[in-house]
Amino acid sequence: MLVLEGVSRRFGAKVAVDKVELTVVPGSFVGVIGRSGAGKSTLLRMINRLVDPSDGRIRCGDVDVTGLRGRELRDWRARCAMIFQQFNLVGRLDVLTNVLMGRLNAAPSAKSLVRLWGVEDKAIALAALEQFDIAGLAAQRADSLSGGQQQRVAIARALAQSPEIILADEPIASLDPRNTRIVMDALQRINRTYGITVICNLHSLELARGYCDRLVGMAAGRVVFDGLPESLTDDVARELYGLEAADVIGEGATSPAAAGWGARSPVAIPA
Ligand SMILES: Nc1ncnc2c1ncn2[C@@H]1O[C@H](COP(=O)(O)OP(=O)(O)OP(=O)(O)O)[C@@H](O)[C@H]1O
Repeated sequence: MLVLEGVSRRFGAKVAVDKVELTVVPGSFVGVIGRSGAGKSTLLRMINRLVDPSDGRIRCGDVDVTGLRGRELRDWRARCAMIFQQFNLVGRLDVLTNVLMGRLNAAPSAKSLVRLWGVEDKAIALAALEQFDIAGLAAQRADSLSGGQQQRVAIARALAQSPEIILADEPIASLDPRNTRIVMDALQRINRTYGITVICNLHSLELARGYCDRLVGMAAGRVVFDGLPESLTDDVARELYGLEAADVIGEGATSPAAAGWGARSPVAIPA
């Protein structure tokens, strides 16, 4: 269980995240939503400790994530893989090597430095690529791929890491609608097949409602909604997004409930 207790982050006078309390059940698919600047990225980055909290505590099981240093911090980062909007692949390296980067923490450092990857590591990396129908691209340079393909490589790299949690920070923000579906389907498959917890920042409410089993709405650094997708009414969304509401509600879009997506496991809604 991942637990955030009174977690805040300030940048100078700016409070980006303000006393967030959050408990994430293993295996859930949590969508973090809210308008631009609400604090979503900062929240995810604190979980992975790319950003340190100014106050509060992050725990996972009996590990105090907030206090980790050195090797223990690297181990934690291996347990919670991060996926970024801009993919963060090494463009001049081939796809397979990029995915093998996900195995760095598992490989002895001398071997990984000279890229003497073991047969088992390669098998894991190839299997991860196969999961997303891109094993045929293994030998291509990462920067020769389309955005959708690159994001699938990034997800394969995360999967090769054998994480417990995947933190996806606006993973589809730079993708077209077709690739958006492919990437969201990939995250959903990982979640359902391996029980890996996914915490995903999303701008589109339609996607958040469609794919997530719990939504956490942020405004001005605070959690202002926490519950099942179906309990986030358009009225609540309008409050959450203000002037951006019309852009994110996705009027006319297929109802996720009608399409049979989302809402797999009930999540307690804190008061
Ligand atoms: N490194 C930083 N230095 C100063 N201010 C920052 C920094 N990172 C974030 N902020 C500020 O903190 C607030 C929250 O930013 P954050 O990126 O977490 O929001 P967000 O909800 O992810 O927004 P977006 O959807 O636009 O990415 C914003 O006002 C932002 O300008």
